[in-house]
Amino acid sequence: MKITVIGTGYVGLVTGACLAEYGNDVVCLDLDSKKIDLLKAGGIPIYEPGLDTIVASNVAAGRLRFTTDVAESVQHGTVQFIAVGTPPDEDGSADLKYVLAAARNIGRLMTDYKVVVDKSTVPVGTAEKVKEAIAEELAARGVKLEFSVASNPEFLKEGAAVEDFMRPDRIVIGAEDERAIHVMKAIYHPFQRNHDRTLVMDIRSAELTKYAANAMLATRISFMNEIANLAEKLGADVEHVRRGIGSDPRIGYHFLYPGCGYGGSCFPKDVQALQQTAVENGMQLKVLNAVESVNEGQKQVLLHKLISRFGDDLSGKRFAVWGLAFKPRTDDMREAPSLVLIEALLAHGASVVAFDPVAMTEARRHLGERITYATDPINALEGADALLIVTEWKQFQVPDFEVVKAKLKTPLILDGRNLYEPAFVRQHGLEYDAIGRR
Ligand SMILES: NC(=O)C1=CN([C@@H]2O[C@H](COP(=O)(O)OP(=O)(O)OC[C@H]3O[C@@H](n4cnc5c(N)ncnc54)[C@H](O)[C@@H]3O)[C@@H](O)[C@H]2O)C=CC1
Ligand SMILES: O=C(O)[C@H]1O[C@H](OP(=O)(O)OP(=O)(O)OC[C@H]2O[C@@H](n3ccc(=O)[nH]c3=O)[C@H](O)[C@@H]2O)[C@H](O)[C@@H](O)[C@@H]1O
Repeated sequence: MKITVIGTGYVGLVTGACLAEYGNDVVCLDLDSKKIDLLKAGGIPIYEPGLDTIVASNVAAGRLRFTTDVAESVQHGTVQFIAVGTPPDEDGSADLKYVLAAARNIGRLMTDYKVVVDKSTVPVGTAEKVKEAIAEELAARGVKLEFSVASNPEFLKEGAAVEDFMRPDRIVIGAEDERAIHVMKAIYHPFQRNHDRTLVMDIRSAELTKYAANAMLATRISFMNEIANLAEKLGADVEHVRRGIGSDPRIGYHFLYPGCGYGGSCFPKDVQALQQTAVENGMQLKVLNAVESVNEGQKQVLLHKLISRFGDDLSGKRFAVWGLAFKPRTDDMREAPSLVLIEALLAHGASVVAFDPVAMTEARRHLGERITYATDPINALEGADALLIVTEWKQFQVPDFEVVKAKLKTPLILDGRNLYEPAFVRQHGLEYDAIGRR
């Protein structure tokens, strides 16, 4: 099938490459010419495991192309996936300017039937706005052409994006006409040979499903963070509690890890956007208000631990930070808890030496040279007053604690991701404090 994907970010590039992998003829459009130049030259603008290989092989096979030419991209695909950003507006609602600009381009330049698919995370009612935008452009041209609009929210996780796209738990299709449903089912058929995982529903329900899924996951995390903080006060160990409740299949083990707050380009913005949708409809989502405020507090947990250990004035202190990205296996720094922690440390007069296996270039865009970037995790520890762990990269999971102790000035580890067994770390003569652990 001829497919156009609009936007070559985390979602668009993965979508384009994975659809090409199953034999579709895919053109990816982006207005950012630097990104497209890099892609054309064989580079990948983001770090995402497995993406380089799948992009390269499909480009080589002639099934995947990149362009900045809007006319070419509109012409190409019978199906036009919109996968552009939907960043938060000032009031927290999703800013639809990129989605609607993409829709207008389609209306302005299409010459035959199109299925226009919203893959971006968009508030309920957006498909109607997309439809209007295209219809207006067609009317302005004085042409009558048929088109369908469908919602197909994406549930992939960064760091596992290719895997998630290739083996989806479910494929949500919001569509209200048979032609669009037929096309969407045909596209996703190869991704679910063993079980039909397609959920066809009305468009508004599909749009809401995406926000409800992210809000539910964020709720589990904030809930566990509060339980962890309580466990700490009570002398209980949240790791036992996590296993104790996760073993109930009604609860399950996923997304029950307490930490130093959730980040990323989606949970923070999507929780806020859903709250704003509720407000616009005369409601308050009280649970989500709490989810957000718990998360804001949680990003300060490591700082509070440091202050209770060293006092409010951290000037002259130097702290090592392991992990900058908002989660492992990505270089994405959007809403990373590390940024909140590091800004606070700097504001309290401390200096910071950080290490991240892939996110240091991205981190520099946010923090510049206000911190030092170490060449490896052990170097970061030299003369530091504590090691702070913010992202659970695999390579941090079994350090040589004797070396860690020898390098640190103060033998203290504050672990924002609960990586270690406390007794084991303490055996090495290190002080160890984590989130809700004994
Ligand atoms: N990042 C993630 O893990 C996930 C993101 N989403 C949602 O998918 C959407 C995209 O997210 P990301 O891929 O992270 O965004 P991104 O910010 O990485 O990429 C968006 C791309 O769209 C391009 N763009 C903007 N307007 C355009 C236009 N009119 N024509 C062509 N290109 C245009 C930008 O230059 C940029 O390269 C958002 O709504 C997000 O909430 C959904 C699931 C997962
Ligand atoms: O809409 C989106 O963009 C995506 O948002 C999340 O994916 P992502 O943000 O890539 O990463 P997650 O693995 O969900 O982690 C988000 C944050 O929660 C934190 N987290 C996650 C799980 C957990 O148990 N505890 C916890 O603190 C992570 O450290 C990270 O900061 C969802 O998991 C995806 O299903 C969704 O498609």
